[in-house]
Amino acid sequence: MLLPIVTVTSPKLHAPSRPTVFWPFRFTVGLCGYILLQRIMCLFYILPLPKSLIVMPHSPDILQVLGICSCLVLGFFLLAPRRKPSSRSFPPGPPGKFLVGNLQNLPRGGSEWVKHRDLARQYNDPVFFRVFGKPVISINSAAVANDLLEGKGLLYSDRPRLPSVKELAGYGWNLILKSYHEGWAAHRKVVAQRLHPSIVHSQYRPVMEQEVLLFLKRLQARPDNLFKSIKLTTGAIIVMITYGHQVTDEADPYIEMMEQARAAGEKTLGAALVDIVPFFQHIPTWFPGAAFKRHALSRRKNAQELRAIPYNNIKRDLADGTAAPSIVSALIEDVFSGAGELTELDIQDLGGTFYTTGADTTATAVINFVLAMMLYPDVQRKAQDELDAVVGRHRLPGFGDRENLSYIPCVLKELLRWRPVAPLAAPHYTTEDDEYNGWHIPAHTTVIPNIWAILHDEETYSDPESFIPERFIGAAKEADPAFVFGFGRRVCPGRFFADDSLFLLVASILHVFTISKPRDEAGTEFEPAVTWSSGLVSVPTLFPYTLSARQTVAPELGFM
Ligand code: HEM
Repeated sequence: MLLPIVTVTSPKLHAPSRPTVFWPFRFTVGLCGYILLQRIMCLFYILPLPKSLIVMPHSPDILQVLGICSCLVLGFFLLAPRRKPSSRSFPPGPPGKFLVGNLQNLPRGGSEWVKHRDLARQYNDPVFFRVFGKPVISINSAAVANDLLEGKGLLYSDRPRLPSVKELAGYGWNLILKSYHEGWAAHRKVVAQRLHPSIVHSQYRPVMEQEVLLFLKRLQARPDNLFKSIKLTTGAIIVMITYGHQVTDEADPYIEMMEQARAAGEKTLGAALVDIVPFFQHIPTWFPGAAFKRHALSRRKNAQELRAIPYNNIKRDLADGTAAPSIVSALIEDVFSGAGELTELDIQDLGGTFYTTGADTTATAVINFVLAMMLYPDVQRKAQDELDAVVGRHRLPGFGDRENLSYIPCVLKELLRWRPVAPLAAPHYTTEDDEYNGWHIPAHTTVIPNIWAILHDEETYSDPESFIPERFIGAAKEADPAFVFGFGRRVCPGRFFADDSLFLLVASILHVFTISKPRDEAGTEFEPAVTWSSGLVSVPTLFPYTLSARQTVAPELGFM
């Protein structure tokens, strides 16, 4: 029998410092108060008995109107969340409008990370917004991120409710979206264990090596299919380690389901109006302006299938004795042997988490790498020279070479800094009131960490828009871009895995191919215009490129 999930959490994390009462409920209590009052007054013949409980009286009665209004207002304010009286003010931010607050000021519509940074320059860091009464802050500097997201990680590491992707689209099972009270700690523990560096090195590196070899072969045959090959490779690696399923081509159903899940996260998390005012999720789908709800609901089938189908396949293969080793098969076996504390549903959720968070991020980083090499040919040449010197021309680079390379690791750091894959991370959420630098930050504040702004701060990184791996070498070297993987208790558990697969892909591409700018019909090189999408993972628009095998490439490399 599968055991129920055990959630390891601190009571401090769960208990909000002040009760929050849903506003329609507060109005309803006010209304009930009025009806009660009216009934009591009727007993004393003060007011005539109305025809129905809440219908206004037939003749305008100023007492009735005043009574109902004051009871509604009383109900609303008496049950409003009470905050610790604070002599201090909120952090600075743009002035809000009546009722909607800063709805118009909250960056939207592309390059939100630049707009947040500009607001921080104008006001200060953090920037405070209030949208329909809900507090939101953005953090745009390493200093504030260190103080709040790292230093007070316990308080700043929950997730907001995010009804657009969780309640409506049905992805609430994904670890990256889970709130503390949704079993986050137990799932996080399993994910961190399965992505521990020792497991990555011993169990997943062979899978990476095998898939990268297939990638090079595919690229040799179809150099025009670079981007699809990259996505296929990162997808195949994660599918193999999660489910033990060998992906062979782009039409593989596992890859198709993954692609649909990616599309669900293509809007900036927390920016949808329904994420700020969750009540909007209840509007009927036929209502004008409910397109967001219809769109989100259309994703539910995929959210359900991408956990259930691979899971059921593995259960079937385990029963037949044909299951390949994988994270999910190991978790199922643990449970059946009585060693695990997870339910079948937990295992489905965990499989879906690896599957959806592991591939897209790494693929996007490799596509950004292609662009960087095209725009900075000197960097590419220097990296290739280093590989030639350390690896030689008669074999492919491997993990064993890494300790002898000094420039390539800097190329990887600069790649993640230059175009952070998740520029606004995933939104964090405060569990308690906090005071910072004399400002009051309320409990239940949505926190937007601006990774891009931190990694493009001129005070830390000289000429931040340029791709300069040398900034990480020598006596005056600049800070490592560690925040690219997020903050505090939510820091990316897949960072060791990502680091390894990125290294192997980047080193292999550099060793075998040269990337250069595309040519127009007249044969002249040109620089393609590229923009990056919003969303949890910021993906570049696909761009033309030239990919040529290095003239010195040796046939002994083994994939020709
Ligand atoms: C270049 C590659 C990657 C980058 C830049 C990246 C970045 C991030 C960021 C910024 C977050 C949010 C952290 C926060 O909220 O503070 C995150 C969360 C997460 N990442 Fe990654 N990631 C990468 C690859 C991976 C891989 C390969 C996996 C799995 C195999 C993975 C699994 C996760 C999971 C499960 C979470 C949610 C953690 C939680 O909410 O507790 N990531 N990642």
